[in-house]
Amino acid sequence: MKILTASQIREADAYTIANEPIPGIDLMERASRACANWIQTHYPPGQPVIVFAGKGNNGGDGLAIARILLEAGYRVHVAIIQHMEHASEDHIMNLTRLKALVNSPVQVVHAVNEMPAIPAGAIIIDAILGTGTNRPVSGWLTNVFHYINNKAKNSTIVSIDMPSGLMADRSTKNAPSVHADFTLSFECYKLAFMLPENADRVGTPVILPIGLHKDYMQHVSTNFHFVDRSIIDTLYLPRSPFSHKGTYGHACIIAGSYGKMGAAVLATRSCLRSGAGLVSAYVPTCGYTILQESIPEAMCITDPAGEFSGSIHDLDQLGITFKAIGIGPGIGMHPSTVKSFERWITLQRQPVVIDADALNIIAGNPSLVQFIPAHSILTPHPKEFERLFGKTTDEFERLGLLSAKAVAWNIYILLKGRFSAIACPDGSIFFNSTGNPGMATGGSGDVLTGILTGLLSQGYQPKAAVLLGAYVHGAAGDAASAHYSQEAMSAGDIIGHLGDVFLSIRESASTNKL
Ligand SMILES: NC(=O)C1=CN([C@@H]2O[C@H](COP(=O)(O)OP(=O)(O)OC[C@H]3O[C@@H](n4cnc5c(N)ncnc54)[C@H](O)[C@@H]3O)[C@@H](O)[C@H]2O)[C@@H](O)CC1
Ligand SMILES: Nc1ncnc2c1ncn2[C@@H]1O[C@H](COP(=O)(O)OP(=O)(O)O)[C@@H](O)[C@H]1O
Ligand SMILES: [K+]
Repeated sequence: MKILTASQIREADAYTIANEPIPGIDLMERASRACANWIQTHYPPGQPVIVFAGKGNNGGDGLAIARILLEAGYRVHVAIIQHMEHASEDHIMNLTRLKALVNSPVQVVHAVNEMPAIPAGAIIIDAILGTGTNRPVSGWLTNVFHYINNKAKNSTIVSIDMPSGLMADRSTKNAPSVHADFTLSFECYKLAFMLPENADRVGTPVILPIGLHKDYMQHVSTNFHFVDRSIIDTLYLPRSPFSHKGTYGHACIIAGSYGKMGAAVLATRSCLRSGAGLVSAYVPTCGYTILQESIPEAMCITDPAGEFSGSIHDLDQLGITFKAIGIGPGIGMHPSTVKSFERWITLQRQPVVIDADALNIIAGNPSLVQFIPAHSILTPHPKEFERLFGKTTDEFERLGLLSAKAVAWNIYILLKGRFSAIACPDGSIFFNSTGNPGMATGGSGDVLTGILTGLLSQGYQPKAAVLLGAYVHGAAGDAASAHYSQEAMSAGDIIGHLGDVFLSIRESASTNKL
């Protein structure tokens, strides 16, 4: 699914109005009915509803929602927030329609002391500002937001399209906004929803299709995408009936050190469970028994260094052709490991997966960057990202930096998080849609390294591997949390549920082909 900017959404509205064709007021009615339906599905008519409406089209939505809910038997109070002098045409039209209803109470609020009381258990509809927000909110509107956020303790805030005050494409980190429980947004996710800095403002985003014109949506060009199932199903490569283990490549996981052999076990096991033909774990000698006993399906190559890996650079001397290599989980920062990695990276000619301590080694010696093979995949978490690329003032700036580095180095960078951001060498960024807070537990990232290496090994191109790998990793985490709970699940449980996810992708990919 494409993620559009506020101005592209305005264009999409205008294109739909002109080419469907449909009058703007009817498109607004469609959007408002979608919101009202959602509210009616989730909350019974007994609950009081308070609608805060601005003077633009977002407010127009609010007024239409108020009318639809009133007609459906809800008790609705409407407060129009006088944040500007002139109302939009469709706002005025909807105000007229609302006032035509018997007993429809409409209050105009000019100052915060005129705000209506919010009864406990109310459904608060926030339709003050939407995608038309073009500057950070200041002045008395700040107090209005403060009032709503404070009074809403025992109530539910449902924001329409955007939490009021939030801008779709720019940071509003330091500006006031409504803090929604749910944001009912039209047609597509907004960039602001993807960023952790807005997590407690957006609440749970719900995307409601409102039938914006297909031609516009298909042809509009954007650098931002939300990875949903429709993208994933096109990436999946079914295995050929005549294939053999040689078809799916020999993968190598370079991981582990004394006290961190779990990282090697998790990455190796997830690599095996992601379809590699053969998997070798390259570990220090202290990990030999652990590896062989815990994963009999994997081969084990030991580095003579003992508790750490000091001879990684000699890997090529073994005479094995690895189709894919994943390096980093738990390798530690022992000076001889650092030295050995620094030599190893200069010898690589095909894309590799680089994670964890391997990223920290690069951060400590930025001149290594030039040796990272084109189209390699780097998987930093936010701290590792900061060590590699430095601090940024907000997360929009961080996204810009992420994309610039992926382009400059001709690599894929997966910045981990709720919606992991995958920056591609062509400047595009894909946000992964799967995963849950149960995955915020040690070892989850090691599992991802194994999955990515396994996919590369069996012939997925790096872009397909990173998009599919991130999706599968999160979806297996979701399946694990459904089974064990977010609290009780561990990283190993993600691996345990990879099978369910591959089965389901395989099924929907083959159904789509019928
Ligand atoms: N036909 C359409 O264009 C549709 C529009 N829709 C709704 O229309 C919304 C966009 O409407 P508008 O473009 O009228 O914009 P908004 O309703 O978001 O904002 C209205 C006006 O508020 C003012 N404003 C901006 N930032 C402000 C600030 N910080 N403090 C105070 N005032 C500020 C601006 O003059 C802006 O035009 C969408 O979010 C969506 O809810 C939907 O009904 C779908 C159809
Ligand atoms: N709240 C969350 N929602 C979705 N995914 C998450 C969440 N927290 C963590 N994850 C995922 O779990 C993984 C954690 O990786 P990382 O921080 O490297 O863990 P570790 O170093 O312990 O292996 C990442 O892929 C991340 O996207
Ligand atoms: K809003």
